[in-house]
Amino acid sequence: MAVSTIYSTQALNSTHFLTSSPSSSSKQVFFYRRQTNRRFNTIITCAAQQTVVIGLAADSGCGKSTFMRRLTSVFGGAAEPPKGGNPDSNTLISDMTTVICLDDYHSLDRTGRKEKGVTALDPRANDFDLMYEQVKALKSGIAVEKPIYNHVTGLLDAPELIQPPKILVIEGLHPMFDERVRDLLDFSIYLDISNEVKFAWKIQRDMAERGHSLESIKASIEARKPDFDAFIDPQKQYADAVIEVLPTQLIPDDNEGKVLRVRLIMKEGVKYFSPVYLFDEGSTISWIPCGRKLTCSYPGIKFNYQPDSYFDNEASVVEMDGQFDRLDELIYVESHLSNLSTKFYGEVTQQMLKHADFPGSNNGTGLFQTIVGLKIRDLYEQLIANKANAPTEASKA
Ligand SMILES: Nc1ncnc2c1ncn2[C@@H]1O[C@H](COP(=O)(O)OP(=O)(O)OP(=O)(O)O)[C@@H](O)[C@H]1O
Ligand SMILES: O=C(CO)[C@H](O)[C@H](O)COP(=O)(O)O
Repeated sequence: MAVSTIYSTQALNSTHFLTSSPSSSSKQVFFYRRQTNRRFNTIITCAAQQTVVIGLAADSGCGKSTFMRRLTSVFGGAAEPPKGGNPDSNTLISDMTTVICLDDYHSLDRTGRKEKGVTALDPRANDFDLMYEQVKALKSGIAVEKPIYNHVTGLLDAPELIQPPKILVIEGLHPMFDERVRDLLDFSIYLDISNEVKFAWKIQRDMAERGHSLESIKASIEARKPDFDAFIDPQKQYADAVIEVLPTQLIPDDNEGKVLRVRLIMKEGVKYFSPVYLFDEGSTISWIPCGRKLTCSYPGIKFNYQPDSYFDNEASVVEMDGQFDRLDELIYVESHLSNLSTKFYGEVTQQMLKHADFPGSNNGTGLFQTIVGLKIRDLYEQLIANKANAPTEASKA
């Protein structure tokens, strides 16, 4: 192909350059990796639309996929991998949402990481320039050919075409790591799972479902920890909402990790997002709902709500410790929470009942993931309405 104009944009740097083909009527644009000169992805201009971009950060095995299933369900329709594409694609597409996994921006495959002695959490194993270019393109209504990291083979597969959706969710290890990508996010969430709980979940999944030994699970957690602390955990300071998962305080010295204390930390002052509250906005409330209207077996359920600060930002925190015995009774709790952005009375309970088999449905992880899903729907609707009402350049003149 004859390479024509080399565009110089601020976004382009030494690792990539962008060209366009003059012969092409469809205005195709290509990204190349400078080191290899390999055409990496094609961008095709298409109908202008604004995509709302949501970032979800967490370590591996911390409930991102479960959260995504709850979120896409709030928007209706099931999320499926791209039809007829790579069976090992990490992408999930529904009518309204496309979820892309940022593992697809690993620049080093499994062997490459081993040779260089870096983990997948290390920024050197990831291509943030390409991540930025592609999220920016999708946000402005341009389709991209995104690489695929194959978790089965550990190799980088041929790219897949991603059309700009109404809502793009970028989930993975680093959605808020790179300032340029962070600035593209309309809303960001961090799943902050404490080490004790992460360990319990890993054992449950990797031992029971994947046949790994206890020693190998411990070793893998230890090996990732320095890079997790250096590159993943600090991203929580940028999140608009954090779901923090801790061991219960209702059972003294609990080390089973089955009963959880979950905190929903919501930053104040985020555009189109007003935090949920319990009883009375801005007060400090401690509430034990167990009794005539909510069945609770040992160790019971306790809610807390209070204004707080989080990394120098004002925040509101709703906390739930314990677990529900009967999900249908959740309506009692729902009726005491305000600013839920539901479309009808009982919508939170309905969503929770619909996915009663998902991990965390009987505790604060499921409840708060569902609530954040509803808040994202509300944020999307406000953003779109605001855009529709905004005066056009012509009408302003
Ligand atoms: N809320 C929860 N309560 C209990 N266990 C959970 C919860 N969320 C996740 N888990 C456990 O953690 C495992 C991983 O969950 P999930 O697949 O949603 O995480 P992930 O972050 O997408 O993982 P990965 O990045 O490794 O694919 C589940 O199989 C389950 O065992
Ligand atoms: O932290 C991770 C994100 O999910 C994975 O460990 C990383 O993507 C590497 O994957 P694999 O272990 O399949 O090579």
